[in-house]
Amino acid sequence: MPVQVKNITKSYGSQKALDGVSFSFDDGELVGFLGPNGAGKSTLMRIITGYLAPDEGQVILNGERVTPDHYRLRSQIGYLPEHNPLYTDLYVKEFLEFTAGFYQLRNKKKRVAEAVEMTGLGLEQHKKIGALSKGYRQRVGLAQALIHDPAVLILDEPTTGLDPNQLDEIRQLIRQVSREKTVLFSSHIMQEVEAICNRVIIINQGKLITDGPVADVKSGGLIARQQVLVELTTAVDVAAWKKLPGVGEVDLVDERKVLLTASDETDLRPAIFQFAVANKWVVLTLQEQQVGLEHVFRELTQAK
Ligand SMILES: Nc1ncnc2c1ncn2[C@@H]1O[C@H](COP(=O)(O)OP(=O)(O)OP(=O)(O)O)[C@@H](O)[C@H]1O
Repeated sequence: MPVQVKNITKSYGSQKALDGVSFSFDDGELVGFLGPNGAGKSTLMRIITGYLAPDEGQVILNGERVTPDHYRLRSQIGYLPEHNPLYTDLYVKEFLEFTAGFYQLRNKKKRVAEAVEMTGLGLEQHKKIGALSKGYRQRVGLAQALIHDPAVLILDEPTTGLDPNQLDEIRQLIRQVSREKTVLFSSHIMQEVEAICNRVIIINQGKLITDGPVADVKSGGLIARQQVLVELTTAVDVAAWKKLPGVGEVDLVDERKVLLTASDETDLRPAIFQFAVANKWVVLTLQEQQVGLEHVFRELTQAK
């Protein structure tokens, strides 16, 4: 189901949390919504789901405007909030039945069984939510977001705080769900978005910074800057490398390894090699690095 976010602005008192944010996403898209802490991700997600009204702008879902009291339209959206507020004293199945009742679903039992099946909660459904691990609680959160079979799923930082195994399971679950639904999921961890999504939207300080396929954002003009890993047989002299023309950033990886980022689009490798020879440093490795989304993210969101 297509979703259009049009020129959304929202302030809390004198603080502007969102400033004219616009983008849209279409049927079957799995979009990563990336931004540092406080960028405005949760605020925008609450507005998309209709929990919060914007000061300006509108969200259009399948041609209709989302408002807090448009319940029929809002029931097309499933939402997993950031601090997944589960009732820890309820049993998993009991909680899902309660959620299904909230949506006044006619085929309640069937939907609960399907949500349990879809999120792999079969063995846990008779346990109390309070007794579950964080990964399984997130599954319960996903199950409640899916219970009414919404067309659009909004997941606010669903992978935060999970251990590597749980992380992998939840990622797989999100990918699986996205085959049938439009999914927008937020994170402040770039690797998460890189691992799951094809498209990324980056916001910072309430403003949209970039929007596009992950591969394009990684190789876009702004960040088409080479990174070269240099390994020497002796300790790295950071101050010396900073003086090499064409070098922007110098990051010490360990005592003998340094990561150099070009300040423009030139190929640094010939100059690095000659510089090392001139300084009588023996080069063991000189390797061009794949620029990760993390580097792009830092570049785009750091204070200018
Ligand atoms: N209820 C509120 N009252 C006042 N300020 C708020 C409120 N909710 C959010 N803010 C402020 O609005 C800005 C955006 O917050 P928001 O929670 O939307 O960001 P976020 O990108 O989701 O951050 P995080 O990754 O830390 O969850 C922040 O500066 C935050 O302090």
